[in-house]
Amino acid sequence: MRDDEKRPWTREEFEQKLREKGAGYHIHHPFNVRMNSGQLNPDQIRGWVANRFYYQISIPLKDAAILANCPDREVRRRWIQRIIDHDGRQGEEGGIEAWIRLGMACGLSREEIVSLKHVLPGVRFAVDAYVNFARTRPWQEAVCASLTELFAPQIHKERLANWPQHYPWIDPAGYEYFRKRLSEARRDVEHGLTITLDYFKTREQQERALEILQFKLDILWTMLDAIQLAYCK
Ligand SMILES: O=C(O)c1cc(C(=O)O)c2c(n1)C(=O)C(=O)c1cc(C(=O)O)[nH]c1-2
Repeated sequence: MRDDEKRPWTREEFEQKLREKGAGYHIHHPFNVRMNSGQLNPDQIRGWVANRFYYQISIPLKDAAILANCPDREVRRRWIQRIIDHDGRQGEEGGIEAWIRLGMACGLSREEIVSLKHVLPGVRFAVDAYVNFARTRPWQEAVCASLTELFAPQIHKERLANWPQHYPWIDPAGYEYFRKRLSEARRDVEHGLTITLDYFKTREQQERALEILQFKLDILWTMLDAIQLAYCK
């Protein structure tokens, strides 16, 4: 191998490599493409929302695992906001409640959503793999895995732009979750990106970071594979 092949990427090059991973984001999954172009029926939309709820309730467990593994007080002070964003607190509903309201706006009942009875085995396995990764790997690796959020604002934006016209039967009050995530994801990803660019220094480590991001992309992709198989006959 030539020497320059082993040279660490500069911060800018490394960030660019991470961003290029967006080509494999679930925004390009056939199920998401159908969902976003108005081709799904109400049962299919409800199936997606009910299954994604399992991801929503697992994100704070994942973030709590990062906190539990992180000895850096300054990082914890910022990271803890993610748990509050999803769990909410007195007077602020939080993302999990907003997701339940999205489900209700789509015609699911609260009981049906929180019972997890629609959650498919493939979705459960994929989401659990993310939580287990955060529990067992160094906290900086779990931070790196969260960087799919680099690509999330675009997917939320597309839903806000397209769903009201494609799915007039959904109560628009349900879209608050997507609106909230636009700003939260931008703030989160800035912090996660700084930690990742600081921690993965050698070329080998940087390549490992790309593999971690791919692992997370695969989790999101696999969830939609399972959902598509179950709801698109
Ligand atoms: O709707 C989506 O497509 C989507 C994707 C992702 C993501 O890329 O992981 C997240 C979210 N939404 C999201 O709402 C969210 O709160 C979130 C947290 C995280 C994370 O890894 O910590 N990803 C995502």
